[in-house]
This record gives sequence, structure tokens and C-alpha cells, in this order.
Amino acid sequence: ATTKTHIGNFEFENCFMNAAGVYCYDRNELGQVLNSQAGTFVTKTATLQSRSGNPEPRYHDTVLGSINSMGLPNLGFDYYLDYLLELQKTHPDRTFFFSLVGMSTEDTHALLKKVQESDFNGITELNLSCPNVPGKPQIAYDLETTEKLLTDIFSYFKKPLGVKLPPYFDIVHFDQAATVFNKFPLTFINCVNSIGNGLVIEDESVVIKPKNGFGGIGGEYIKPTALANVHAFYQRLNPSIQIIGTGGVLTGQDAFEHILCGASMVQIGTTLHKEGPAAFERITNELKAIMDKKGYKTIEDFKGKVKYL
Ligand SMILES: C=Cc1c(C(=O)O)[nH]c(=O)[nH]c1=O
Repeated sequence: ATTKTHIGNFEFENCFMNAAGVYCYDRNELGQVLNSQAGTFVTKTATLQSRSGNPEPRYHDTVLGSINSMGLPNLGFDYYLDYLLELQKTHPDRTFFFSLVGMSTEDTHALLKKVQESDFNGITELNLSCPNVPGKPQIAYDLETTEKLLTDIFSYFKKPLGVKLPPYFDIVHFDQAATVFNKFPLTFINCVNSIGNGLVIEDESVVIKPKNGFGGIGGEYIKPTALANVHAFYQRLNPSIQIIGTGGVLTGQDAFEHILCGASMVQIGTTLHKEGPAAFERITNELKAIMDKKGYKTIEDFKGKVKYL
């Protein structure tokens, strides 16, 4: 079996990559994913200026997953663009993802105009779902603002673009959100970002410092929500808009389920943070073993084919 995939017009040798925020802060971390079994990588979400982020401790692993309120720490747009342009010369046969978002609508347009005018020839992931910047709501929970933003963006942005979405929890919201996304030539949507503003307590205390301990939840806790979002949008979106599945992937079986729900690429966050880039080889081998046992040669053989009762 092969776990290769495509997103838009780009081919990837493997359908696994990191989730933005994990193993992607600098050249060292990105280089480790580049040289792993992952098919590609996405950068830490970049803002116009570098950011130190929220006070520490701001990330905490638990038995079933993780909680984080990083606060968008990153080295700034130019750092990641320089690295991506360098890789276009040293690895011309590979395609990478550039995650970004502005701290304001104006900044978002400034960032995307810089991408449009640059030599970057990969895929841009616009983060519409950061839950951890105090005072900033998750953009994609405001569908009117999201539609206006995407309308303005597509008036000038002509390179491949996808959006990173928060989880939705209401069927009517799946309907409303899909109606908005179907209006635009999106290359993909990525479901899901962490489940915003959970709270983890150990003994008598919260476990992270920012926001009185409130933070985005990842890991085993969120797989049912992630699978539901992947499949809900798979059922509703124009087939030209592909889906990246993120959330709760610990094993090949978890990845198999994301693809059954309609994912064309699978991102790994909490598991990658806990296990390191070796997780890509383990999970890829586990998925291949499942496919071999079931007689599936490529992921297209079972993508979106989850059975109903
Ligand atoms: C980019 C900010 C995000 C962050 C963060 O930097 O706090 N954490 C997440 O779980 N998801 C995000 O989208």
C-alpha cells in the first residue's frame, strides 16, 4: 500500500504532516520534520512581527492529550518566508505549507499580499481559529466576518490557500459554514484546531499560567469532534475543496478513520509533541498495515467511504 496523497495540484509522498504549532517554531524543528517520514510540514502560524507569546508554563501534556495557551509565539513572517524560499532552492521537488494570521484584519491582508508578491510557491494555511490571544475571538466562529475577509482576500490572492478552522458543534453551523466556504476557490479547509478554552486541573491547581489556566485542548479528547468536523464538511463542500484532518491522531487506526471521514491529508500535533518526529514512521507503518490487511492500495480506495448503519 502507498500512503501518498495530493492537495490541489501538489503531490505528497506521505499523507502525514505536523499540525501548525508543533515542531515548527524554527529551522531546527522544521528541519527535523523535513527529514522525517512526514510528507511535508506547516510552519508555526506567523504574524507580521515576531511575538514572544504568553507567560510560561503555557503548554501541558496530560495522559489523554494536551492543553496550551501559547499566545502565538513566533519568529515573525520574514523568518519563515526566508526559510521557505531557501527550501525551494534546496528541495525544488517538495511543497510546504505556510501558516499565517494577522493580529488585525489589516495585518492579515498585509501578510497575504507579501505572500502573493513573493516567490513562495507552496500552500498557504490561513489560521482562522487561534483560541489563545486574549481579547481576540476565533475568527471562524463569526461567519459574517469570515465571508467578508475571504471575499477581500480572493480579490488579490491567487496562490493556493486553505483555512485552519476551529471545531463546530452544531449541525446548523456546519451548514452555514459550508455555505460560506463553498463560495470561494479554497484549496482546502483544515479541521480542527484545538478545542478552545478547556481547563485542566491537577491536585488543586490549573496547569498552565495564561488565562487562569484556560487553553486549547488536543489529543485523544478531541478525536470524535475532529472526525465529525472532517466528515460534516466532506459531506457539504464542493469536491474541489479538499479536507485536512487534524485532531486525536495517535495511531494508524486514528488516521484511517480521518481518511474514512474524507481527509486527504492528516496532521499530527499532540502525539508529535510527545513522541517526536519518529511518530510519523510509526503511524505511517500502522496505516499501511491496515490498508494491506483490507486490500486498499491507495487512500483514494477508502477516502470518505465511512459506512453508515
Ligand atoms: C496560532 C495560535 C494557536 C495557538 C497558540 O499559539 O496559542 N494554540 C492553538 O492550540 N491553536 C492556535 O491556532
